[in-house]
Amino acid sequence: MGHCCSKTVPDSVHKVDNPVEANSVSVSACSESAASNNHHHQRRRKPGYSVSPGTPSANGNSNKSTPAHSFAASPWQSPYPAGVAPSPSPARTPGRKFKWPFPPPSPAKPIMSALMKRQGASAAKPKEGPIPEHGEGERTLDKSFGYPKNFAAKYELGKEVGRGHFGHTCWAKGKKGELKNQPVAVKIVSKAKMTTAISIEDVRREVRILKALSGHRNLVKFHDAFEDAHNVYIVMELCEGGELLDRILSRGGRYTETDAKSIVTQILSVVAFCHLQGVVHRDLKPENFLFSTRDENATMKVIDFGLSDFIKPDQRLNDIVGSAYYVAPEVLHRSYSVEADIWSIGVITYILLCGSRPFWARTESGIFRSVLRADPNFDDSPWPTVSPEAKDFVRRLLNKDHRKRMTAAQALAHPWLRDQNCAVPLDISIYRLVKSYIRATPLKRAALKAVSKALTEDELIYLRDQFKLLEPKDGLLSLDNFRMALMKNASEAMRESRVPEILNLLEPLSYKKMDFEEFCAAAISIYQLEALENWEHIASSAFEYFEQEGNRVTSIEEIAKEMNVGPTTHSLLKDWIRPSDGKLSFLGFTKFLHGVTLRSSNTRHHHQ
Ligand SMILES: Nc1ncnc2c1ncn2[C@@H]1O[C@H](COP(=O)(O)OP(=O)(O)OP(=O)(O)O)[C@@H](O)[C@H]1O
Ligand SMILES: [Ca+2]
Ligand SMILES: [Ca+2]
Repeated sequence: MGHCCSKTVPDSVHKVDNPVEANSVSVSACSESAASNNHHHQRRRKPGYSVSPGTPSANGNSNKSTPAHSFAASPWQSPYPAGVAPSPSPARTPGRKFKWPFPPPSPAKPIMSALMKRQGASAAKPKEGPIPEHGEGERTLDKSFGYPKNFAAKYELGKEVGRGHFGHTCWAKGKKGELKNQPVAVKIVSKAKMTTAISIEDVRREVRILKALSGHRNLVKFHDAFEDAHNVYIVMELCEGGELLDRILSRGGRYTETDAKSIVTQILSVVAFCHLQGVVHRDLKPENFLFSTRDENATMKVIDFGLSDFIKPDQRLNDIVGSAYYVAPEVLHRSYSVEADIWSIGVITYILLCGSRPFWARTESGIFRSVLRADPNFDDSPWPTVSPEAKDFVRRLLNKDHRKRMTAAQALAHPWLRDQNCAVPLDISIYRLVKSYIRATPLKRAALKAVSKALTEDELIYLRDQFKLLEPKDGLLSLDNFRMALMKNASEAMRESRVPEILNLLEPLSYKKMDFEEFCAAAISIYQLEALENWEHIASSAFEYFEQEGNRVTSIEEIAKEMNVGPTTHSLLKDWIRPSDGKLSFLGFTKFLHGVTLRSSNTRHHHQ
């Protein structure tokens, strides 16, 4: 990110788009870029942020003749220009033609500057000069990737099957070897568009990630990468069934619940896999899921790792990438991790179920504002006819607090998807939670144990699955179980994402073993539980258990120390302790469980 798209958006986009749209791509991308130049970037990205709120439409009719606001209620209702029927032909850049029209003005700047103002301190970043974007040094850029050069000898190129910002994808056929006469897809990325060292590194990473993750049934299979003087060629499995977006559109904008479940299960299965490997996709949207064949029940595959990155379990990323409709609030706040993908899946699921976007506005800044502040509508048709499980599912993905969102593995265990019989994969978040549990104080652990005893069957199902995946010996887990489970699931990607480093942090486990009861206490997230409708009930029965076993006389000083807060907060902790017996009160118990990351809001509330 941070590049000015006006210079880097492929000419092809300008060619296929109407001038209004092409312009909006460059203008809003530049505003974003202007904003991000003021920031210290962990790493600068290629112009991956799909700046128009959807994929820029290739629909030449889309600008003035079809005002965007006509889609305000449901942008899906009338996605086609008058008289045009959806065509599933993948030979003609599937999807592009029928994307709903959307000509936004140049809206990114206001929201970006507002965001920066709000972030105050982070706006006053070290004065790192912008990395030269163009021209300078380009002659000295090393554009060799070390890939083989004999693409033409091995594959015969055919017609174009798709096109994006960064390249176009063609049908091809193997000339020799295993793929002889087999159809494949080749994403061709032009070297002329790689104008910075970062953009070169981005292509390298895309190939590395695709290669490292290849093997999951819902992920496009990587075959080969080549280069020549002009292009990089990424050879992969050909998906002939078109984009998910087109299927949604051809069904009139939405799916039945049963069909949506199958789609969402496939998405979650591959995303859980990516997250476990330490890869965040960052561009999940219906355009980036392809069906392997035209068949109604064809397997769906995620493509386009162009914005993906490796991420360590405790790492936060800060570059704003993605597509406006699907971008998570914390991405706009520039501090995010894999939960951002889960948000995007929430948006996709919402669309599948009702045919409208949950966060919609006519401008990009409007979309951002909506993402940050608006609650999605679950009242209008067809929501009253949608099952309560489905609604609960979507709500738990679209929680604005990323800590409260379900993980991909949890989502697969959610009641809405339980009849899909999809094996729930190992959840990397368990490692993080267990890590903090074994480092927690005895009082905190007692409180968590009390909560784990109050869990409902729904939560236990997921925990039992995870416990089983760790393959306990005689009902007990040791450090070895955590190590083995990770190794068993590791792909090449894990080496780079350094996910296994988290095992070092589990070291204290080498001195003890965990039974299922303790595992439950260790693997629950209070933030997530707080988001449940029945949290109050869980909390009050948990407090009963805590009273029976864990509650003990304590002092304000001790609690302050436990919570890692200074003496200034002592007066605020007063109500946490019962005057009658000097033990934690119910209020104290719930606050103590929550922790003090939200010190001011907690205490203010408590003061009133
Ligand atoms: N394996 C494949 N089989 C068939 N078609 C494909 C395949 N990979 C990509 N395509 C088509 O090419 C299009 C562009 O591919 P991709 O999304 O990877 O490119 P991009 O330049 O990174 O796009 P974006 O602008 O979305 O970032 C896809 O939307 C799809 O229609
Ligand atoms: Ca794409
Ligand atoms: Ca891409």
